[in-house]
Amino acid sequence: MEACKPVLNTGLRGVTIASTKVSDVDGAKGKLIYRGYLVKDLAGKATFEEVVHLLLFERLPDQGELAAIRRQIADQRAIPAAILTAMQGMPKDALPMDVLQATVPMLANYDPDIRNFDIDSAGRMAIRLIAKFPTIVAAWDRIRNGKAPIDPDPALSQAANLLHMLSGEAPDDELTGFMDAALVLHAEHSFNASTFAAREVASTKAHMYAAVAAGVGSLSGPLHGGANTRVMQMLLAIGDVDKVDDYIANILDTGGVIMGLGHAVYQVDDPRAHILAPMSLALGQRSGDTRWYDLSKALEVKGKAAFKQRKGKDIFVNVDFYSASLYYYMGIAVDLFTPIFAISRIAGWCAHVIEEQFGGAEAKPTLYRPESDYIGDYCGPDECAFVPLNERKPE
Ligand SMILES: CC(=O)SCCNC(=O)CCNC(=O)[C@H](O)C(C)(C)COP(=O)(O)OP(=O)(O)OC[C@H]1O[C@@H](n2cnc3c(N)ncnc32)[C@H](O)[C@@H]1OP(=O)(O)O
Ligand SMILES: O=C([O-])CC(=O)C(=O)O
Repeated sequence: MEACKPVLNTGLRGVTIASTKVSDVDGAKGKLIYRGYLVKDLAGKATFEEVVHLLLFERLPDQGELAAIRRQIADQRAIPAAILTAMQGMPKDALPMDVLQATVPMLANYDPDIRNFDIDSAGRMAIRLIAKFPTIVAAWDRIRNGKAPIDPDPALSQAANLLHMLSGEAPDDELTGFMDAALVLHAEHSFNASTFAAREVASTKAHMYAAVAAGVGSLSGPLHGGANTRVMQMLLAIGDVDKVDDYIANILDTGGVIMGLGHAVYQVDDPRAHILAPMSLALGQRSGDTRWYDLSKALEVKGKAAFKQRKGKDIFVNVDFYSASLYYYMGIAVDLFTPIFAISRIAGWCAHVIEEQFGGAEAKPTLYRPESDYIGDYCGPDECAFVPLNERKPE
């Protein structure tokens, strides 16, 4: 082994690896921009379908274009009966993100554009995936609970239809508006882990579904999109504002992390958290029980203070912190929070796959291929001499 070789552990932090026109995250100022627009100006004002158009087709739609994309999405929501049958055969305790990921290559088998490699085909594949993700997630929730899946309703928006397929009830305007804003807020976030995973796969010229399946897998992790489910599990485990101090002390004493705090890019609060928090409070007030919002707020304030005291630096809330109680107040199962993130982020993944494969940003070498630094063994100054199996001695 080489003596005293420094171990590289950059994790690509602060390394700019490609140009993009899809979005910008200003970590110092706490700004998130989708194709030139601040996300705080989009959430609650533009619908998720408008944002899908913005991300995929590079501008906000006019009324005719919006009607067209809404119709295209609504027309593509149904999933093949064979996929529903396959889902019915899955273990009822399967993780919903695994079920979602497993259906992505199955859907590829039914996509008439799957063998085409051009920007128009990619756009159509994107619309089909965006349309079908809510149907899969809602169908799985119904199937695992022994209920029949609810057919998508083409008259409803993406947000309203999702809530309808989950609960079987028509959501009111407030619930639909909050879900719509949450979908807008989660749709895109530059080169986050799951988008990078999708772009890395796309850079090999693999198809849209292969790239998206990688994105789903990456998003499922507790340090990424999987954090929203863990935030709610944490709130449920704490249960009471009086227990917040003990919880924080125990987590920090044992080297754990407070889910929903911290971010690889933001050095201030995540701007999305400031839009999600009031929605959580409003639904708490509407339900007559603000406990989950109050608990979140106490955990945020006390968690930030305890972190500062121990580490001598600040920590901030991220998008997963208040989306948890918001979705809980909507009556959504805790382990569906991350699939709901995916139902939104699919828009960003697809926009990045299209950019990666068909340009729109500055040219870069085709596929991603970073270097690694070998710090494993050699046998003395040279490579190890191969020993045949029958001559190897037990260690
Ligand atoms: C959609 C999204 O993906 S948003 C992120 C969702 N993930 C979470 O909420 C999980 C909790 N948060 C975390 O694990 C981290 O903050 C991450 C992974 C998101 C970002 O981490 P990093 O940028 O790598 O932070 P970094 O490793 O530099 O952390 C610095 C220090 O703060 C600590 N720290 C970071 N986040 C937290 C946290 N939430 N709670 C307690 N300590 C934390 C680290 O343990 C580290 O301590 P050390 O210096 O003593 O080793
Ligand atoms: O950008 C990141 O690292 C994680 C994040 O907030 C997101 O994907 O929305």
